[in-house]
Amino acid sequence: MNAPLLAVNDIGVRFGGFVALQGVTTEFRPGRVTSIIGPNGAGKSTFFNVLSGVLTPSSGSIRFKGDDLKGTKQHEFVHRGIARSYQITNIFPDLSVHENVRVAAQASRSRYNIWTNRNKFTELDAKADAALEAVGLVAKRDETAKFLAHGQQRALEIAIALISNPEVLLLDEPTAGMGPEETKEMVALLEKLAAERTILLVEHKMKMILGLSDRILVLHHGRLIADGSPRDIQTDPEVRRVYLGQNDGYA
Ligand SMILES: Nc1ncnc2c1ncn2[C@@H]1O[C@H](COP(=O)(O)OP(=O)(O)OP(=O)(O)O)[C@@H](O)[C@H]1O
Repeated sequence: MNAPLLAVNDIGVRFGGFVALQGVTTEFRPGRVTSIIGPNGAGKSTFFNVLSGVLTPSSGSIRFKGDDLKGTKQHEFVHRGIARSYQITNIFPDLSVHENVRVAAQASRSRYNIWTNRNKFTELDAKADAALEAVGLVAKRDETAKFLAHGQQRALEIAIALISNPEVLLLDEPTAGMGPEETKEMVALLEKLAAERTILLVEHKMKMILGLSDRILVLHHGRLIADGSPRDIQTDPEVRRVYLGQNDGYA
């Protein structure tokens, strides 16, 4: 069995007196699609924020390849190989598709300055094109980002997250707002990306989750209530109880 890439132990997050996560212990091994599900307000985004360095947990530890990351800034998470996309489309609408990714490539260079020579710019262009290639957007390279279809904008966000060549890619509801056709295309993209990196997803679309995931974690009221294969999760009595009556196609 591979050693864990990312491991959290007894994570707790408080917002004032409110407990958003409590006693969450788990680990993520390389090369799998793991989905995090749970009813609204279960703590999924909070957990994602902890895993990607956006939020320092109130208690517990987080380790990447054995190194303690607690209190580490988010850009250091990216530098080490953990990148994420957000629930809300997060691109520059008036820049071209290529420019959006190129800006990210430029920002990820730790020693970028105005004297950077022409070769370096070519290198950034190539890096941006490789990321667009990975998400199937090369043909749209010169289009203004705001004119892309919604699904293509989400793919562009993933290209931006890929710029740092992350080992762990966290995607917060990558199919939010998509119809069946765009969802199918996103699933195909995620399957392709999963061949080369570890993917963690937060999603609400249950059928998609069950088909795509190797492993599913279930949060409820900030606690991890189940962790297993899609088959395990579907038959877990506690999970069924939590989802009972929810009109999300789970049952
Ligand atoms: N910055 C914050 N300050 C106070 N409470 C917060 C903050 N962020 C999240 N919460 C609360 O923590 C709980 C968990 O929120 P979180 O966004 O992690 O849930 P979620 O499972 O992602 O929900 P959804 O499926 O609706 O996106 C919610 O009750 C939310 O109101």
